[in-house]
Amino acid sequence: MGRIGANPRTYTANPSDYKLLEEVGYGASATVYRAIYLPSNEVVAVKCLDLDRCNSNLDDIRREAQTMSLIDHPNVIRAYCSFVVERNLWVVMPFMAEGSCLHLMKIAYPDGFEEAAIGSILKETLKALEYLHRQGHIHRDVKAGNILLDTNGFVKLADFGVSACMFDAGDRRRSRNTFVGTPCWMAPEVLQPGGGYNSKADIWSFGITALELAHGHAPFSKYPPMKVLLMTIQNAPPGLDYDRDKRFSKSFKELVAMCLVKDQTKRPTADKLLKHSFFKQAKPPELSVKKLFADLPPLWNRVKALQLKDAAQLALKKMPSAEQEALSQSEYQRGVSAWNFDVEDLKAQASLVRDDDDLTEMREEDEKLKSVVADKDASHCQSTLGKLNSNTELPLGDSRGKISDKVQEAEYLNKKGKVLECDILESGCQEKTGWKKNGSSTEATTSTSEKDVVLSKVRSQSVKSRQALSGPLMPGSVLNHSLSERGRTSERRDNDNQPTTEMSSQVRRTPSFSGPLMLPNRASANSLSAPIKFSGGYRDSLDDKSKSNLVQIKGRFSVTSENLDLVKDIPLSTVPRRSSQGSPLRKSASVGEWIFDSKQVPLNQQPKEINNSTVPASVLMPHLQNLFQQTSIQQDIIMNLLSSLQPTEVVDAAQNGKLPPLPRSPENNGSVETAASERERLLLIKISELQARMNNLTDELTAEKLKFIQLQQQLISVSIQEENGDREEGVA
Ligand SMILES: Nc1ncnc2c1ncn2[C@@H]1O[C@H](COP(=O)(O)OP(=O)(O)OP(=O)(O)O)[C@@H](O)[C@H]1O
Repeated sequence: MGRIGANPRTYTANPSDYKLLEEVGYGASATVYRAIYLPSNEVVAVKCLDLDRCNSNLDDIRREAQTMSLIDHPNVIRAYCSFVVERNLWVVMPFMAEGSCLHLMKIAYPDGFEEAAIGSILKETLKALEYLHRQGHIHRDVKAGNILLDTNGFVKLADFGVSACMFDAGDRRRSRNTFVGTPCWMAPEVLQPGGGYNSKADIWSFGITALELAHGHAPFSKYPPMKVLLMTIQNAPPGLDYDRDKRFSKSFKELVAMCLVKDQTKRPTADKLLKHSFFKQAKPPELSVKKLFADLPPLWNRVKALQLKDAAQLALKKMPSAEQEALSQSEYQRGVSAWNFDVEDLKAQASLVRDDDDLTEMREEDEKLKSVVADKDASHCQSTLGKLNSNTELPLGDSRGKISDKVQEAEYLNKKGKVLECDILESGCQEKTGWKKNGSSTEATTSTSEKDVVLSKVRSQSVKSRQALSGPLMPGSVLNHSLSERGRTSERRDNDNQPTTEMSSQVRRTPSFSGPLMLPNRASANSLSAPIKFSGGYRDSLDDKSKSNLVQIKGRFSVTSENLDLVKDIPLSTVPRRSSQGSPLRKSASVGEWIFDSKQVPLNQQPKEINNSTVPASVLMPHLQNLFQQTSIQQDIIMNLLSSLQPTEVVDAAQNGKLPPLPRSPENNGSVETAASERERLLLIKISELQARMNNLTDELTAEKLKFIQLQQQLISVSIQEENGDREEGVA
């Protein structure tokens, strides 16, 4: 690949010319190091992309390199050169000493920046976007994590990891089912295949980034990705709130609202946005941005603190029972990762979608963690570390460690409960002396060497030995580093006696376990409960058909005119529909399983008196109510499952014996779709029967209620009469 661009200073494509120092960032597919370019003694950043983990093939990478080679703008980070080292692509860039806006917020501004700083950062970012769009590129991953700052407060947009020329496919999909991007920041049109998208998708992401800088996190960032996708498509666009965001000006609110318009044609271009009044008052970054990190410790210490915090969060999730779920969740909440996700993953994930109640639980869990962490004092932390060092040596530090994938690592971590506990404690120490900028406390805790050892052991993973990549990424720059070359590199490092001696030949993986979203096999990809047919979202050709019939979006499910035809004779309007939030049901992690609220009485446990017609209404009523509720719940389940089924799945399920055989009428001639519709029709008839039963029960219930009221009235009048009688006797 070699040299990129027309940088006057030349950089060799030889890894031994670079001395990797501290880790300063990590993302879905890369770890970034501060490094010294030895021939000129210059500080640079080296981004080590793990080719195994990044979804890209060599063509994508070649395209990325070509894209980068065309970049020449002060607000866009450029790559000096790039080359392949083992299973990694090294990209040499200018070192941005203050890291990303995301890191800065996470460590010191959890509630976001002040408006003046936001204005400067956004303006510089917008200049970068305007340039890229003018060149025919879509960035596709605009977010605070990709806005880098240097010591002067200068702003550069980074990461072309998923960028590509807009004149190619014009479509984010790599294959029919696979998308690339970061859900929180993704525009609705990107999530809805078919329509295509253009540079306006970056304007949406820019609007989300504005909210991220204002609040410290992107909207919906606490939700699991499936929910984010649906919320982006179905909900009104997020924005700055009149009440909650009083601290922000009207023009800022207006700018955000202009970017976050669902109709991409109504979004302004970057060029037009730059002329917005909000940017007229923006100060130069050296005035408004530089002061943000005036008192903060060096970037690498901040990054280390964040990693410890992540490790503690993962530990809390008690792997491996929910190991990958926790990992994904943690990854997601940090908002660092670019996501490579596909429909099958999403289907699996759909079975894990939590409702708001569950999110509250999650938040409570987080709170619990904080209090656990806060309760541990520094000395306890230290002593545990000591214990750990003597008792629980991990075999992970070796570059040829045996643990070779993240799941194994997770399991391993779980077995070594002490290690995890220690991570929590460490995090506690760290949190106690964090750098949250509240005016006074900006003191940094320097990580102890023990911490370094623990952290690196927890994270360390050997990169599989492999053949060199299959050829040059750019003409004339073939780099096939032989073992002897690598040996020289590590030898040199050993001699340097640096704390990061492993780094060159072995690119460490971070504890983030980021990367493609792979969820546990708790739900099969063919899950009946997977909401495949949501409005927009991922549809294949079969779904496109139903899209044209879309009539109504109901929660996770869409109602199409086809459905309506089937049910037009059934008075569904009388069926009480329940929102998932109001429902006493919770969707369990496993497919199609629903958990009833513990307060519910199962039907088969109803008391015998229920069949006795002489039972008083007061006894009968709760049971009838219960019955009523459960019947409507069952209706809901059936309707939801019906809505989420794809015709092919119904057929498959029927053939596998999971459902009764599908009836095949002469007209449908065995056609899959008609058979499925027939099956739906039968199920709907069942529903109407259930509904009729329910109506009868409701009538009975009402009659019983009336009787009960009459009896009560009689009772009252009798007792009044008795009282009157007593009084008269007394008088006499
Ligand atoms: N040139 C640089 N100087 C200093 N820090 C950097 C530099 N480039 C990247 N970083 C840091 O490393 C982090 C990860 O880098 P980057 O976003 O390029 O990786 P990635 O794997 O493509 O991430 P993702 O795809 O999750 O956005 C950034 O968020 C930033 O904090």
